[in-house]
Order: sequence, then C-alpha cells, then structure tokens
Amino acid sequence: MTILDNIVKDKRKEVDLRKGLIPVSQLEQSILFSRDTISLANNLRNSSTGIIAEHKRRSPSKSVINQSLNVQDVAKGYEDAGVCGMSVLTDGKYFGGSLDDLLLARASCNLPLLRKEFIIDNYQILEAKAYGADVILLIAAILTREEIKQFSQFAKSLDLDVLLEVHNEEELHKSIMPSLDMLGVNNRNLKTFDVSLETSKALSTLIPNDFVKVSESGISNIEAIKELKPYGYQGFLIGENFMKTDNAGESAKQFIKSLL
Ligand SMILES: O=C(O)c1ccccc1NCC(=O)[C@H](O)[C@H](O)COP(=O)(O)O
Repeated sequence: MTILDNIVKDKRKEVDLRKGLIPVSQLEQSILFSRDTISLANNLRNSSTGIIAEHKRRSPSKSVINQSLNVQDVAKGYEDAGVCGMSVLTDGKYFGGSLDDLLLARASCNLPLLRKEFIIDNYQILEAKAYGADVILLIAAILTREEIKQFSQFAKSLDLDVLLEVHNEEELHKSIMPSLDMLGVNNRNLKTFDVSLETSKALSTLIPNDFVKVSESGISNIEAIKELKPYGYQGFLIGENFMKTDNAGESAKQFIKSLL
C-alpha cells in the first residue's frame, strides 16, 4: 500500500460520514455558494512571480511543520506579500487541516483559494465551493480519466478553476483534456518522499501550452524558480518553506521581494 492508497481509503470513509452529516442542499444554501470566484489561472498568467503559498501544518513526509500559526494571520500575510493565490490543506488525518481552515482563510483575504484535498467524490467539490474555494485540485494518481473528466466538468459548472496534478508521463497522458485550467507537476516522489525539480523539467515539454504550468513541492529558494521558468512554468506551489518559519507571510514577502 502506498501513502496515497491509505489516504484514499480513509477519505472514502470520511466523505461518506460527511455526506450523512451535511446534505448537499445545505451546502448549496451556503452564502459562499453564490459568491463570484476569482481565477487563480488568470492571476498566474498575469504575474511575474507566480507564487501559490500553502497553509500546511504537517505532512506524511515531514510530520510536524508548524502547529502554532493561525490560519487567518497566514492568509493575511500571504495576501500582503503579494502571492497569486493560497492553497489550504483541508485533510485532517494526514495534514492537520480542515474545512474550517478554508472558511477562515476566505474570511481573511481576497486571494483565490485552492482547496488542497484528495478529491474522489463530487460532494467534496460542492464543499469546496460552499466553504469559499476558487480552485480544486485533482490528483491523476488516484483518479481514472473518466473521473478526471467528470469532476473537472462539474467544477467548471460551479465556476471553479481546476488544477490537475501529475507525477509522471503516464499520468499526464491520461489526463489532458479541455476542462482543466492548470497542470501541476509534483516534484515529490510519493514512494520515497524525495523531491527533485528534474520531474518538472522532464514533463514540461509534454504539457500543451493552453494550460498554465505549475511546479509543486520542494521549492525552497528563488534559484529553483529561476531554474524552472525557462521550462514554461508560471505557477510555483510552496508550502513548507514558508510554513516552517514563525511568520509565513513575512517569509513569503521576503521571497517575492528577492524574485522581483
Ligand atoms: O507533502 C507531503 O508529504 C505529501 C505527501 C503525500 C501526498 C501529498 C503531499 N503533499 C501535498 C503537496 O502537494 C504539497 O503540500 C505542496 O506541493 C507543497 O509542497 P512543499 O513546498 O514541499 O511543502
């Protein structure tokens, strides 16, 4: 069993429980459900830095990163730093996140928010919209092509952007379709947890130019961004590098300042 197999197994149980607690009709009545979303893809296309900053308390690869930051302060700090968007991990068991984190981030900033989750059911896409997200993540490693198509079309019908994440060529070939906005290459090998920017470089030429290219994980300095830009990357998802500090927003601000 890989880490993703375990996460998905737990996620199926969790989603079934959540469906029993909050019916779809209640999600659709959320005041945020009718809010106009903000496009992360557009922000990235028009940015010279392309930073998507993540709220991440812990992870399977690093266990504890930072349990003491307050998500509202982090969201305000990231906005003040001038990031293009914020990613909020909502998985509880493996990442220490929650849908409340998403809601609090929504209440604290006007950035496009990515619900960083292991999506296996339409219900989670409705939750994303109801709790204030603008973007959902779909992970090719845990979905069939049919599921990617169905979930991405459903997200688009709710005016949400879609970021599709791949780890290798096979996942990329399986996934390319017009209902995606951004293609993310995850630099973290989920078997060994090693990170290598070479993954983003190797897959870059296989991603059609109609999609915004995003490089994810293991980005810890501005040299990495300078290295990846010539490969066509316009988005850079950074979690641990900001979250491991006492002030994630300030850390993002200094990072962006040195990029400009
Ligand atoms: O981060 C992990 O350990 C992890 C393990 C298993 C599945 C997903 C995982 N991370 C999710 C992410 O994609 C990252 O949080 C994101 O790309 C930011 O990465 P980093 O800058 O390295 O914190």
